[in-house]
Amino acid sequence: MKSPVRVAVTGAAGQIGYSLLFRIASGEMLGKDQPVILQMLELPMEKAQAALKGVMMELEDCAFPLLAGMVGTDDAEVAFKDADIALLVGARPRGPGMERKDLLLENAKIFTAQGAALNKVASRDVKVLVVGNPANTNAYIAMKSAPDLPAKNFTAMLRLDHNRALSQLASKAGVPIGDIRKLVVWGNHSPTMYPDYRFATANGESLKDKVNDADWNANEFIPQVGKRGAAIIEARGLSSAASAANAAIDHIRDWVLGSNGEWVTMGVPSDGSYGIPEGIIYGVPVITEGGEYKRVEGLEIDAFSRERMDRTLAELEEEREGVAHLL
Ligand SMILES: NC(=O)C1=CN([C@@H]2O[C@H](COP(=O)(O)OP(=O)(O)OC[C@H]3O[C@@H](n4cnc5c(N)ncnc54)[C@H](O)[C@@H]3O)[C@@H](O)[C@H]2O)C=CC1
Ligand SMILES: O=C([O-])CC(=O)C(=O)O
Repeated sequence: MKSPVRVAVTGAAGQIGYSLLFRIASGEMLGKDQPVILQMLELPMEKAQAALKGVMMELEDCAFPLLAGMVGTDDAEVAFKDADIALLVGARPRGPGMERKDLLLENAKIFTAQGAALNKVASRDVKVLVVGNPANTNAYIAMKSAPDLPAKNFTAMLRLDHNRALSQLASKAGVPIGDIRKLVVWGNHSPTMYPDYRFATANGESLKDKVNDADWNANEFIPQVGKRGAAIIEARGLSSAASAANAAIDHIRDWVLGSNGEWVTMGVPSDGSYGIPEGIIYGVPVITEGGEYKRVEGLEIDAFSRERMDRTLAELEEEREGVAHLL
């Protein structure tokens, strides 16, 4: 039997938490042979703590053989103690009519405090995934607030965007989702993101050649993927939760267990490649192996793509400026 992995989840009693924790405990994230200890953080408020208690009761009632322990707390240093993986979900979500920028300052404070707590008590190898919006900038804040941890350990979730793009492209091209390779979503998890299918293939066939529809790309595919979060909020009255939890599982599973040579999108601190200034957390194509991600390098960036990539970068730089006084 493997020794248990400590997985911290913040916002554990929220809607994403409710879709996420049970799947982690059942082995869908780290494997059916990997015991886990769930370390769950919620706000120090009676209602949030009571809801967390209820979630923990339900986890208990599932009798998951892989669930080797549980901690529920309102103290980040307890939740992050020796954490191997930290899923930073807890933040205020967007409501109808709100843009991500509206959340920036409100949620920024959470991530300075949680970055500092990770810095103090988490495993030195902790893999951090920020889900709470604005996810890229929150990941940047957490990374800057944790100077003793390697910057590469901090990532933001663009996997939901990647998965959304996969579905849209499969449907347009008339190919099974599982056959699609080499798709990427560049940049910020916001409507400026750039889903890029120029390199995508299905069974070796170029999907750009197969679809051959620049108008669809510019006026349907890119905006639909970018605004999908808002469309879900409009339809549900609540932001995406099950699909977000699913993407978080995909992101961590691939990071830990490998992507078998396939591209996946992760928001990672830039190394300066592709004209993205170092340190900015930007969605890029990566291949994961042995618990590490490696950027796909040397892709050609044409004029259309450059313009899109610069636009989403400009937004990230603006967000970074907006929180500079907190760091
Ligand atoms: N990156 C992505 O693709 C996506 C990101 N999101 C974001 O994920 C976040 C969570 O969404 P939901 O679960 O739907 O929201 P929710 O409101 O249902 O749950 C959030 C939970 O976090 C808790 N919380 C708030 N501040 C906290 C703190 N400082 N420490 C610990 N817990 C805290 C709240 O009490 C609440 O239970 C939001 O910011 C949302 O915008 C949502 C979907 C996709
Ligand atoms: O749009 C939102 O606020 C929630 C989210 O990040 C998404 O669904 O992509």
